[in-house]
Amino acid sequence: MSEHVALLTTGGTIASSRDEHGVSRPVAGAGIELDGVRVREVMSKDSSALDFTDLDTIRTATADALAEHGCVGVVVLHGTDTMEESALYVDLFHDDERPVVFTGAQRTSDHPDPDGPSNIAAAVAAAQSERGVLIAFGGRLLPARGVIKKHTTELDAFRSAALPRPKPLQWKPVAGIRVDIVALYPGADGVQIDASREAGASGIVLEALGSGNTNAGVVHAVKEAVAAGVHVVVTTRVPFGETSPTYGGGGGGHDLLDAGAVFSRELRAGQARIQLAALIASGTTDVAVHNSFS
Ligand SMILES: NC(=O)C[C@H](N)C(=O)O
Repeated sequence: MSEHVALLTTGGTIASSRDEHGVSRPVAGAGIELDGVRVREVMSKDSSALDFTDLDTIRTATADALAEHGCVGVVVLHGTDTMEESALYVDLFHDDERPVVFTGAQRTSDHPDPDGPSNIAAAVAAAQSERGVLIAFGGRLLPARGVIKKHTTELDAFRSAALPRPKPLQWKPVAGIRVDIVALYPGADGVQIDASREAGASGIVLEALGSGNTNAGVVHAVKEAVAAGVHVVVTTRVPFGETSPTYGGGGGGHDLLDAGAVFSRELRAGQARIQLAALIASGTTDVAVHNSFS
């Protein structure tokens, strides 16, 4: 085939149908046949079951597709639950004029009024005309960096903080690296941070409160983790706005900074985890981690 869009299927609701009990499961192949589109099945998984090995597979498949003669752009069909992770993972290394466009669906392919077909049409059009790594979904075209799934069922499911892209990294696989997310709340202690460190995490992402705050016990655990060589990145459970290390008092963001944590600024926990894992895989220094998030 000469000029074409490569369409990679990975599973998700867009490639799922419901059984007699109404349970949705990905089925092999998405059954898509479109002129000028070359379809390749990469995997068939619900995106909430993807691991770092799968992310490496998806990234390699997009690079291979772009290397094919005549490929003008790539579409990745993907589950919505972790589309923000996979799209950012591809974006971190993307250094190509041609676009990679992720899309998916909120409704299964056998739904009487599915949203998959219109999302695919928008993604294929974007793959023929746009640049960068994007998410085409529910009538929006959003840059991958800064995107979050903001609604469990609405067809217009994503928003993006539209953040500037850092310089692309050299790809190194993240399979085998452990980066955990620890959610914080009033009364949280350091137990999960200690457990994560003991389980061999090279990085921990804190989903902190407000602009990036917690309490003195958590700060103490962070200090110990950093001293043991673990990279700690602070995000927030608040959906929009920047984190900032402005509060003191023993458990504030400023105390987390003093304990050696790095502030993610706009990236939320899911994407901050992916960026931290990619940086760790590339054998980065503390300073590079800091610069990459600031
Ligand atoms: N709408 C979806 O695609 C959700 C599905 N659980 C997935 O992420 O694979």
